[in-house]
Amino acid sequence: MSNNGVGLDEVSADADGTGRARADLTGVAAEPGSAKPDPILVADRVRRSFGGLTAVDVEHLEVQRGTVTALIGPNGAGKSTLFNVLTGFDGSDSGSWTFQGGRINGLPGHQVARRGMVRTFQLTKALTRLSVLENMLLAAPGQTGERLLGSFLRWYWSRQEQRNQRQAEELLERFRLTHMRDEIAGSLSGGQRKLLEMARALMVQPSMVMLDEPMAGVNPVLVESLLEHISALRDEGTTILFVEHDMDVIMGISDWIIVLAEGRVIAEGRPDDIRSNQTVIDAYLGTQHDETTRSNGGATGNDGAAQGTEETR
Ligand SMILES: Nc1ncnc2c1ncn2[C@@H]1O[C@H](COP(=O)(O)OP(=O)(O)OP(=O)(O)O)[C@@H](O)[C@H]1O
Repeated sequence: MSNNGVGLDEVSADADGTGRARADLTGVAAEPGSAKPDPILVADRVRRSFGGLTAVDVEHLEVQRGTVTALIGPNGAGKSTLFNVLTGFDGSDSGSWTFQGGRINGLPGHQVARRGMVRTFQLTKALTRLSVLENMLLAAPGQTGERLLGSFLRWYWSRQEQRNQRQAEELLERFRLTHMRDEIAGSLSGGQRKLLEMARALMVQPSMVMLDEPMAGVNPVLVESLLEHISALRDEGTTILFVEHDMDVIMGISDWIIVLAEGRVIAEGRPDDIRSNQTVIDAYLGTQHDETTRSNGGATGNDGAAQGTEETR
């Protein structure tokens, strides 16, 4: 792991007076691949291609523990592919990555989750037919009870089931979904589904949660609620890495932003660094330019550029 001179002493332990270490990114260089004082996730030379297209080509990436870190970039930049690869839901051509110091490349998704790095998923059709509570219980760790034999193990399993049930109820309470507990998940609104997806991920008590477009299709009231949940999780010590397109959300909640374009990390920094980063503006403008060119049948207008600039604000 590289280090650009930022020491652990710059992580302000107990910054909020709660005894929890809160990451202070002061002094971390706003540049691609920059070293963090206490990275929870470190990735090196991660490549994933589809035929002749290189979707991800990340040289070095570190995510600081205890932060809300956004992974942003124009359409097709490789954000979802990188998420899938790092969480073990897609293979890579090459690369290695560690989570909390342990190598996790090559591990399947459920083993990555067991180590404390979980991602949210959109509810599948099958899950939408189950109740909200059943969805929570299915996401619980150690779903092996049926296979266990012997009275001690059966006793142990039933204790575990009670714990899971209690935890599910607590999380539903926290996400204000208790009143929907016995409804089928398919009857939830778009925003409530996002809350349930987040609550399900928390059933394994992860150290890091990865959210893929958590605000997509969510009404403004629930966006506020989701943002509060994300901040609260971070304040409790959970690391959040999220992909999002809404710039107001990104700039408002992120401690750190990593920008991908054409599979590579082209910039990193605090929201203020990214807002004014010419490489980032150019990357968004480039996409806008391509789209404008396509829709105009080749003619490029100034509007596209103006919109592109707007998008980066
Ligand atoms: N399974 C696949 N087969 C072929 N190409 C793929 C596959 N998955 C992704 N790609 C391509 O890889 C590139 C990166 O896609 P990816 O979905 O990771 O980008 P993204 O940044 O998440 O985009 P968006 O913001 O639009 O969701 C795109 O060119 C996409 O078309």
